[in-house]
Amino acid sequence: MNSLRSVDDHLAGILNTVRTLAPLEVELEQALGTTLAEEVTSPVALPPFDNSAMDGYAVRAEDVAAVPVTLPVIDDVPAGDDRLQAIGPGMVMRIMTGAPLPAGADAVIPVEWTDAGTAQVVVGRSAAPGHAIRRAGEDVRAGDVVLPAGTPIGPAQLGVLAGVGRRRVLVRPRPRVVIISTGAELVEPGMPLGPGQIWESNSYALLAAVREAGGEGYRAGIVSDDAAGFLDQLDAQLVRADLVITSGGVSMGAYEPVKEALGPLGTVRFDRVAMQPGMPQGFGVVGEDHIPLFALPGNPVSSFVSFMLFVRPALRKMRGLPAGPTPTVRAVTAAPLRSPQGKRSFLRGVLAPDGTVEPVRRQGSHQLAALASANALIVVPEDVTELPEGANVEVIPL
Ligand SMILES: Nc1nc2c(c(=O)[nH]1)N[C@H]1C(S)=C(S)[C@@H](COP(=O)(O)OP(=O)(O)OC[C@H]3O[C@@H](n4cnc5c(N)ncnc54)[C@H](O)[C@@H]3O)O[C@H]1N2
Ligand code: MOO
Repeated sequence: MNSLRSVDDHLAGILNTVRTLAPLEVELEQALGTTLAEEVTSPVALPPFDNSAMDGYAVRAEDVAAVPVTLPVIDDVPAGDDRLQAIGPGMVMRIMTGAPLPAGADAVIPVEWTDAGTAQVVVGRSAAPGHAIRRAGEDVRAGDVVLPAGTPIGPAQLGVLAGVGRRRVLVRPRPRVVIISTGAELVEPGMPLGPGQIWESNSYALLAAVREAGGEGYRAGIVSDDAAGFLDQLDAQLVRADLVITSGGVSMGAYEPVKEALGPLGTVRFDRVAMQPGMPQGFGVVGEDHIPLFALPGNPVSSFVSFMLFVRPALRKMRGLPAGPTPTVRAVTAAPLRSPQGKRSFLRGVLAPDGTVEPVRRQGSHQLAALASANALIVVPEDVTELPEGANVEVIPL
């Protein structure tokens, strides 16, 4: 019997091996979920010119100091107006939101404070200088950094990239992750089940987890319990993979295709990790490009928990984000817990808004429905075998 490797050692080995993906220039439409690999500055001030914050009338504040007052409307200034307009004393212009402020004006009177006149307007309320005016450079000055390198690009970041005029941007792309399920008993959902068969679920859960973790996932289908067939499929998939995840075929059975196929390569190491679930783990690199490969255990809860603990941090590193152990929050147990000696347990639990966490009743590594009813993993350290109700624990929110 070989000894157990610690969870921390296994993760450290992974993070030492996995490399951050090389930067790539992409169109803005492709940038969601990527990580910025350059510092983005604005070539111009934003707003680029003084403009109106409201639909109304551009005035000189001193002309509307005493109200009501009737003033001539000398022109309209729509948004996008490219004439360099100006008003003199005692005059106003009708102006729209976003339109350039005419020279000479120093305030905008919202249309609601007037009779909305077009040839002349009755202004019923005064405004201080600067009212309803958005000054040039108020958001960003020319040359300002709007996004530092390393920023994850979400909707707001995409907005500001477009807002400073960018079409293309240098990013760390979303890692492409190929998921291969192994097992002669597995059948595609939607197909009829024969004797001894179950529907294949790991690749669906893993694909979703990959997407949530910022990767692009591809299901490569099911490989039966055949090492040669597995290697063929792996070969065919490597061209489109930055990372490969397999599930199943890594424990002690007579048919363990992943272990059988990858063991002899010498670049993938198989360990028994001191955790529950997820004890049997394989990790290493494959192919000419040294693509990282995770050989996760087949039990559905085990593969899912293994993803959270090991694959997610690896994806963060590949994306150019700070990577380390999966973050936890503190909670208080709402029921007593048990955990095996010498293994770190990740019990499925329900974390409540009041900060308590209750383990779900079924904790087997095959009990997928119980996993689906949980929203957190309760972390029980290696040297703890029992915890009473009311104990402080760390949990990984799911
Ligand atoms: N003698 C021993 N037996 C087992 C040990 C051990 O140490 N000694 N470890 C157990 C633990 S812990 C785990 S976890 C599993 C890991 O086994 P494998 O990774 O080899 O996975 P399989 O045997 O292929 O499958 C295990 C289980 O999960 C089901 N499965 C597999 N793939 C899928 C899938 N894609 N979708 C849904 N369900 C799947 C499969 O039918 C099996 O029931 O080994 C224990 N045994
Ligand atoms: O370690 Mo296995 O992952 O418990 O079922």
